[in-house]
Amino acid sequence: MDWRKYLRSFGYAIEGILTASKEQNFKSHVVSAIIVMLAGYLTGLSRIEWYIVLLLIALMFALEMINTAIERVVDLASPEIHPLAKQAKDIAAGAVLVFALFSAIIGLLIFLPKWF
Ligand SMILES: Nc1ncnc2c1ncn2[C@@H]1O[C@H](COP(=O)(O)OP(=O)(O)OP(=O)(O)O)[C@@H](O)[C@H]1O
Repeated sequence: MDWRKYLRSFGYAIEGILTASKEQNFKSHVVSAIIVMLAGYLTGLSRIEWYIVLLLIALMFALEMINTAIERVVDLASPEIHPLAKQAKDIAAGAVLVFALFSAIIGLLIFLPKWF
């Protein structure tokens, strides 16, 4: 096993996270994640509820980063206006929206019964 190669790949992945973290959407997700975790702490979630909340937060960040990567590739491949470039970016953004909506629903199903 080539540990130096793995370490280098790990460094590139960290670089990718740092690059994505400069995006406005990423920053909004950081703020949302902090608010949700604070609410979870104050509400007193069960162990399994924490697993679900943390999984949703991690998936949201991962999906947002994949969306950013797709935007970059589209900009590289098609800097000019093209209907397929539009579709690719809109579909990627739609994927994030679908996940965000379902995460919000799951979040409400976890939190609302504890509040009311
Ligand atoms: N090359 C293109 N051809 C056609 N439509 C495009 C193209 N680039 C962007 N668009 C349209 O403009 C929208 C916004 O694109 P943009 O690249 O600004 O994405 P964004 O979501 O604002 O991301 P960010 O501002 O984080 O880069 C896209 O969803 C798409 O509908």
